[in-house]
Amino acid sequence: MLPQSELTENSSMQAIQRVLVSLRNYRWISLGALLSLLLLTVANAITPQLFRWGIDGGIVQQNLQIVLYSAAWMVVAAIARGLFNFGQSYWAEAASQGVAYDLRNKIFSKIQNLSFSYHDKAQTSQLLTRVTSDIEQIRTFVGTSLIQVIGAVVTLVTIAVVLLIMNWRLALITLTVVPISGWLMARFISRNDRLFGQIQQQLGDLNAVLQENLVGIRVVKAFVRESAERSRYTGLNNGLVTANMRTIDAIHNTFPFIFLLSNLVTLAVFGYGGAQVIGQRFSIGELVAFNSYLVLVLQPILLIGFAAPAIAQAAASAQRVYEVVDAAVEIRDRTDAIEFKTCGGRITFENVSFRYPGATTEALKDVSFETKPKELIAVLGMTGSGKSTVMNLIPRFYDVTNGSIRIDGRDVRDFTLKSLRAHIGIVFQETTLFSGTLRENIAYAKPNAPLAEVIEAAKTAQIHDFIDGLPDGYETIVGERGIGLSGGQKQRIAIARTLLTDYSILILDDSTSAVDAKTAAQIQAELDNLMRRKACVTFVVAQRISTVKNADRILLIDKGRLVAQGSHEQLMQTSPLYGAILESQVKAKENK
Ligand SMILES: Nc1ncnc2c1ncn2[C@@H]1O[C@H](COP(=O)(O)OP(=O)(O)OP(=O)(O)O)[C@@H](O)[C@H]1O
Repeated sequence: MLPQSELTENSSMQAIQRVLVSLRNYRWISLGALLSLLLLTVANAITPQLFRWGIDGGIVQQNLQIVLYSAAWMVVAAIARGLFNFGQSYWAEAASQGVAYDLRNKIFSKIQNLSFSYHDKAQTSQLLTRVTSDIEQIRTFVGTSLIQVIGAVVTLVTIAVVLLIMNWRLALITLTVVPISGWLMARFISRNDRLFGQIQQQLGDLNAVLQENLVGIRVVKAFVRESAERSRYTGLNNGLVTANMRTIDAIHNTFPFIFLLSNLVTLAVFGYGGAQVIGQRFSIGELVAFNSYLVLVLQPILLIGFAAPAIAQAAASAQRVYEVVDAAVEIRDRTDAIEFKTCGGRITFENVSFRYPGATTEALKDVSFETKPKELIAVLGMTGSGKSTVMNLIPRFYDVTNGSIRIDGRDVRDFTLKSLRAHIGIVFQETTLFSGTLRENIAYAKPNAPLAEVIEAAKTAQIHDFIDGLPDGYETIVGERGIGLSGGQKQRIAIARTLLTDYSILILDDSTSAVDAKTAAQIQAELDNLMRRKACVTFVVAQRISTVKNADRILLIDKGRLVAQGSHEQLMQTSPLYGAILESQVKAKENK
């Protein structure tokens, strides 16, 4: 097995290679950048020769015409340099925007496709950091560092050849700086690769605290934890600064050596070259040109040096981005998956056991039952008994660990996920609304639904009167998490949102928990009629026995097992647990 550091280095190098391969989509733009770069290098390389010509052929020979000619050509070279420089950075920037655009889209659609189990484990803020900061690092690499490094290498090679032709001894002295700096640079990158990955991780952690605080600011204030939260954030912020300072230290440990080397080489060229001029083996114009080239040798080395941390950082970022892009989608269509078209109403759980990924105990154990067409099934049990888990398995948010779930005799894993989920209307326990109008929220799955349909759904969910009473009615804007609405109002909008879909199996997961008992009973009465008409089977998960009394059948779940099933009356007689739950609820009511 590879040691961890080698593994990281290897995969971050592979990740950066993948970024380079992705430039294929922008090959003409990239070629434009490369061509501009080559022409820029040529214009750079010619300029010192013009100086040499102007000095040796013009100044030394006292020929004003040549001085003027060389000056004119220098102007042309300067204009060309400006143009090619602009072209190079413009095209490189354009390619980098393209790469970032593609990556953002790729990671976003991957996040959409990843299974519940991935999102259970992934920290939202870490994902956010990958989509924003990490992709920005990659973009900067493509737009700036990459072209700098290619430009530097091309310049180095070109200038090295020119120098060797001009004076090979002096050239060899000058070029010693290249391998030494190269070695220093490589050492710098390999030593600090992990540090850059760590910085991005720390940035993610910092964002996690920020995000938690933004979402939970009310809790923070209610528990007077502002200063504790502040010090938690400051602690992580300090950690980030310290890690960043460590990279700056690393840069400072490497770069002074390179500067020292470059100064020594300048001295050597001055001394040795000067002696050669005195000995008349080298003209003064050649020495001036040589000295100008020296800058062109040192500049690329320094550029590579400056680009190195950005490249190491981009490599770490690319690895983090591709980690998400490559994450396995656990729940996916089988190759021969079929469309789920109609529902006959027979849903079968056969010896279903389920363990959440990473959990040590089973959330469901050997659950078996079968529904009949048009049945209204209530699922009841103590908190944490596994009711939501039963519901999560029908739309395949998770796949069973053992046993099988069938709809009309067909395993749910045989259907395409899209068609299966499109036919299941589900109202979650926790309500999430999106930013936009109330109408847009209700018509979330059916954006083109006419207003009359939206109103009908809202009426069934007992929220129409409330919406109608608002100054902007259905066009009222709600915040990203529905700020400005009570928990019960949000739940009712979520119910309306589901009712508007083309569901044939309806799942209401504790969806009226925040609604008062009277309104819940009204919703239930309206729903009863609608459900019988539209749904082939309805599941209602509830804590309150009063809301499940009129169900055709009640499934009683306890510690992951289906312990009893039957009507309210049957269970009252046969199930001690049901009796106990009923008793506790009646008592609770009396105490009120
Ligand atoms: N994403 C998850 N990862 C790991 N374990 C989970 C996950 N979701 C639920 N569990 C565990 O599975 C068990 C059943 O949870 P479930 O949400 O199905 O209970 P529930 O009966 O719906 O509870 P409640 O009435 O409180 O909503 C619990 O012990 C819970 O801790």
